[in-house]
Amino acid sequence: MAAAMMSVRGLSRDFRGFRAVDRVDLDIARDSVHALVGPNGAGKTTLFNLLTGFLTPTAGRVELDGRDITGLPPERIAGLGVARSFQITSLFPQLSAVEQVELALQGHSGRGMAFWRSRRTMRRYREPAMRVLEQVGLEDVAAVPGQELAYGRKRALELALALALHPRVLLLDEPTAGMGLEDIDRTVELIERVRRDRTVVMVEHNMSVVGRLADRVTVLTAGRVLVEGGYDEVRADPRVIDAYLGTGHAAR
Ligand SMILES: Nc1ncnc2c1ncn2[C@@H]1O[C@H](COP(=O)(O)OP(=O)(O)OP(=O)(O)O)[C@@H](O)[C@H]1O
Repeated sequence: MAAAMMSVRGLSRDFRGFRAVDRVDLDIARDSVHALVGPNGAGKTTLFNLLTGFLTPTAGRVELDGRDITGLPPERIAGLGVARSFQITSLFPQLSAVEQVELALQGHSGRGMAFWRSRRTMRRYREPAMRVLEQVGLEDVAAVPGQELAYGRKRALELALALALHPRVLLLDEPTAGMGLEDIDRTVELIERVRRDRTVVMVEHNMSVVGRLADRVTVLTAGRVLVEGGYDEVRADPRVIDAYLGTGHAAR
């Protein structure tokens, strides 16, 4: 396998004696879409938080492009090119879509989120912000306040805010959660578009979305890697079927 963009060895995280992530080994290939799936409570979100520095591991190691990033704070990991989409449009609901992207760009430029910057300074970010909005198909609603956008478009704006950081690795937490079929299709197309020259890691419950997008799928159960492989291979694996049905045969 080509050198991994992110790799994880023996990664564990305990919460007061409860092991939520248990000695996980994982290689995320460069420029791939890698899906993390598994039943509720499997440890997917905890693993995401470990990859992005929002949690520190109890044991193990995380590497980004060969560099040890274990224990670095989230802003340092973000600065190294790992961006995560958050539901953050609600932070500044009254700001327009383009203003929100301008703020994200400004934050990334090292000037901090200085809201008092003059309009002239902010104008410098207008064009690049519009280009980011075009990437996610929101250019027609650039002037609309975030709070007035429809649900699917709010989620697209969240993606735009992550893309403004020009990440090498984009982490998406349930990108199609709560969406109807039309928005799901639009989101899948969007991820297809933004994945070019970029590594994408996503937690996703919708298996048809995983099948359409993922090059590689890791199935977690009870904090451990149960199976890893291509989508068809993983889907047909009896251990995965057992894990989802909860029959417990996988353990035997
Ligand atoms: N801060 C915490 N303190 C205590 N236990 C936690 C904490 N965060 C997660 N856990 C536990 O760790 C386990 C894994 O949780 P996690 O949220 O990572 O699972 P998940 O696979 O993302 O689940 P879901 O699909 O429901 O989001 C769960 O049993 C959860 O209760």
